[in-house]
Amino acid sequence: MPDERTTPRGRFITLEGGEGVGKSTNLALVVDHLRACGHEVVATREPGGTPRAEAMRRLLLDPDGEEPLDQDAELLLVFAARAQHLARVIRPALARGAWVVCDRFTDATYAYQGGGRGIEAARIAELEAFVQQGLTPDLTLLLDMPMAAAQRRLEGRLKGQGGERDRFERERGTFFEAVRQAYLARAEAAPERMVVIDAGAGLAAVQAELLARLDERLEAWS
Ligand SMILES: Nc1ncnc2c1ncn2[C@@H]1O[C@H](COP(=O)(O)OP(=O)(O)OP(=O)(O)O)[C@@H](O)[C@H]1O
Ligand SMILES: Cc1cn([C@H]2C[C@H](O)[C@@H](COP(=O)(O)O)O2)c(=O)[nH]c1=O
Repeated sequence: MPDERTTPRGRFITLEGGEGVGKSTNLALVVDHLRACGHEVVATREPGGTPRAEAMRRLLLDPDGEEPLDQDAELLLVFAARAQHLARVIRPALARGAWVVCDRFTDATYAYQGGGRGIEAARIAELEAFVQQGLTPDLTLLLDMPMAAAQRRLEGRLKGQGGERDRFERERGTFFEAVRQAYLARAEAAPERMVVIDAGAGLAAVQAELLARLDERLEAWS
């Protein structure tokens, strides 16, 4: 294992936003762009990213049957999956100098479990400190658009896949609006790290803006 004190670590970039805003679509673009710049890139996602963390993802996303998932259990599962992901994938990649691009990370916890479920931010912050030990993304690209339009996109994708809605996708509009507002509040509080992208435009325009903002950051880091 490389020595974290002497090896320059790679960069950690996250994509965030509500359901259907285009995170998966744009993650591929970011990864291709960074690879074209010559970086080793690890593309991953949360919850998940390792076999055990993916098993925890299934527990989180499986629709509630006879036994609804308690919201504190949900929060702890999110952080259990994150601890596994950090230990097995994210920290080793960063330590060897690779760049990590992750579809969702802890901002999602503040947005979904904090904004959506109403869990106090201070409680989330305690778990964040315990699990992450100070590791936070270098850059977060927040894809933002009105909730109703994102829901229409999501419906289009679900129809195409013949897919059922997962446990979060079954939530009500008020939940998603609270998630969106919590994301925007976090972006306002951390403007250096979080860049808000207007995800409501056509794909070409969204991708042009995203690459322009990413290139600004790459320039600043070089
Ligand atoms: N800018 C855009 N304009 C129109 N359609 C788009 C745009 N970006 C993505 N889409 C389409 O919207 C749907 C949702 O996109 P995508 O799956 O990338 O979103 P997501 O944020 O990853 O969703 P989820 O939160 O459910 O994982 C897909 O069918 C995708 O092709
Ligand atoms: C990291 C994280 C995720 N979630 C929720 C948000 C989404 O509904 C699902 C993940 O599925 P997607 O394919 O990325 O849309 O998990 C959460 O509630 N809290 C978190 O910290």
